[in-house]
Amino acid sequence: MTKDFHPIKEKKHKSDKTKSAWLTFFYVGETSGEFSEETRRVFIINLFATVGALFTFPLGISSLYEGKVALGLFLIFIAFLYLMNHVYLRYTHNYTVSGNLVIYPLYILMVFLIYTGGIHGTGHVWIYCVPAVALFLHGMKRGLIELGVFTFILVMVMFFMDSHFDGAGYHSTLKSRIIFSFLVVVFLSAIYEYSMSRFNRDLKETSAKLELVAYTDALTELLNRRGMIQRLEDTKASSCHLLLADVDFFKRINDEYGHDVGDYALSTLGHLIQTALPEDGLAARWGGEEFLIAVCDGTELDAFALAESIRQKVEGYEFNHLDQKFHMTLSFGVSTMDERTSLRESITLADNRLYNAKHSGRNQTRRD
Ligand SMILES: Nc1nc2c(ncn2[C@@H]2O[C@H](COP(=O)(O)OP(=O)(O)OP(=O)(O)O)[C@@H](O)[C@H]2O)c(=O)[nH]1
Repeated sequence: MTKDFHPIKEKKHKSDKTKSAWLTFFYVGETSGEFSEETRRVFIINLFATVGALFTFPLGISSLYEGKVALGLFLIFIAFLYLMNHVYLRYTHNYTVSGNLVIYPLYILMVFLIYTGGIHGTGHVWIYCVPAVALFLHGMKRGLIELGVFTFILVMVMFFMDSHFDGAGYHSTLKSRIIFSFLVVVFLSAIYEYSMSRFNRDLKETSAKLELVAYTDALTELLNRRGMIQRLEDTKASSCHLLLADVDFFKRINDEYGHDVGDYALSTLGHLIQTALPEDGLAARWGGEEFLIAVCDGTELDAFALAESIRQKVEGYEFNHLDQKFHMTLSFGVSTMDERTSLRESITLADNRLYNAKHSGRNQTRRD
């Protein structure tokens, strides 16, 4: 049988591959995982450095042709520095140092261009790229302080030093217009940076809330099944004991007292379980009236003892809601997840043992 061939799928797969190759370059290897703050910073700093290198290198060569040796060598040096920055980021992911390696050479280059005029007195046209880079790399407070110092240096160089402006035949108003227009760009970039950082903060808060909702059971406030699976999959412990508990004859509670009392019983049960756990224990509502408890490391005997203590605690507890008083019992199946038994296998084992507990008369813990 021949393999199916879908030209559209094939094309999409190809474009995904190309996309991931160039993204890998800019993410400096960080293609997997989520789009974290670190990844975003590494990505953008790398883009800044790449754009910087792509502009400074040809401009450096052209400056050498124009006979501006110092400027040409300076630009080529910065292109080389930005290229090295990519290598540095790739191996360290230290975006703080890397960001400094982008912005400080940029400040120096701009002062140099303002002082010398660059090619044919056009050096000042480049200063407008500084505010966005400074504010992104160093944030509002530090970015604005640096830009204030930078503006002060520009004023000193333009108005109080023997810069190229004086001999270039420009109109006298040009210098003040450059400073004013630069301040306008600083102001606009600051507004943009402020709105972006607020947006990012709100987004982080919302996603933290959504994550909490996605991994929590609303009735008992314990983890839900998805939350428990994620925590167990992420655990660094070499072994975890799973205690699967099921309420005995819970249907009778609903039938006798009503669904609201049944809900109260489940949420109280969640609280009883949670307060009986050791510090690093986890509890989840696994299904309707089923709870899964996980305790990592420790011995199987400790896990069995914990199941028994919870079972006895629930057995001795008097549930009391809307003038209805009643007792409930739990049956437990206990298993261990370790390097020999996967999470899925150990849940099946705990489930089988819970089944054995139910069929041996309920209100008991089984580990076989
Ligand atoms: N009030 C309430 N009842 C629930 C909830 N989720 C599941 N149930 C009830 O839990 C009961 C489970 O019944 P069964 O699976 O027959 O088990 P059981 O009566 O506990 O009997 P055994 O497990 O065999 O001891 C059903 O009546 C479900 O409606 C819930 O969120 N609230």
